[in-house]
Amino acid sequence: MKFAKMQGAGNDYVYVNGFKETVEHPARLAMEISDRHFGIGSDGLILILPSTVADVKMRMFNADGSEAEMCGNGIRCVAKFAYERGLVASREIAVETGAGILTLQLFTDDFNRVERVRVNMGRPRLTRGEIPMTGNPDEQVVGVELQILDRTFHITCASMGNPHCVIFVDNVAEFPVAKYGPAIETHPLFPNRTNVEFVEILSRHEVRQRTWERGAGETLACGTGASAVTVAAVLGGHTERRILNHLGGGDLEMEWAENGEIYMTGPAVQVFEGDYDPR
Ligand SMILES: N[C@H](CCC[C@H](N)C(=O)O)C(=O)O
Repeated sequence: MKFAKMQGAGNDYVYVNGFKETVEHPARLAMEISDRHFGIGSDGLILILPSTVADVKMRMFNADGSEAEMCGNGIRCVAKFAYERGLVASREIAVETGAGILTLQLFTDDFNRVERVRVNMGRPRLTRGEIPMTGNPDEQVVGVELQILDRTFHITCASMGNPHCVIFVDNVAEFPVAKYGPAIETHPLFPNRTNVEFVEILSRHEVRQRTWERGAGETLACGTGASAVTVAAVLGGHTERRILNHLGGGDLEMEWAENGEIYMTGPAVQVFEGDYDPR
């Protein structure tokens, strides 16, 4: 099976061209190839597939084999993959995802290679866990107090098609993400589990984020997470609507525009291509 290894701000996935390859058991393959010793090594698997409603369709599987509705760093690399392999011809494309059809703008270098991508991530779904609040998209998110292990956390839940809960902390570099992340990921409030973002406010225009991802553990970056962080930071009065988010593997430019849509701009990099023999 041919694959491309790509990363967006250090969030790395194995990408397979579903126009040419058939993957019978993607969940099992995701677990196999994500292993950083016995496999290729990645945060998961992303399939680029034909679509009847958009230019291409994306399916994303975490390292534990669970399928997610959307992947922000992944969709930027899907755009690069599709453009550079001629699956799409335009620098403005639409991608079918589990979170809906999203539109992307591709920015290329002098050799027509995609370097950065701007994604309209859509509108946040403001919820408490998986329980939609009133369904009123303009409803202010009231943070939820959760007792986790030995601490009480004030969390803000904002879904981007996939579930996120955002927690503001004083010193994110020192925060014990591996202790509290899994306990929140599997909290009963989240029947489908959740991604967890720990965020330090650096100024009204900058934040620093670490992420415990559902199905993958701590990753170097999370694009849907950065979108949820932008919503929580604005609603909490911590930042302006345009912020620079510093993540472990790189920076993402975020904006929760006045029209309610969230825009994320960031890098898309191909690391290598290869052949893999599924077990
Ligand atoms: N672990 C996530 C999917 C990957 C999201 C992340 N890598 C991103 O860039 O948005 C979930 O289960 O919802």
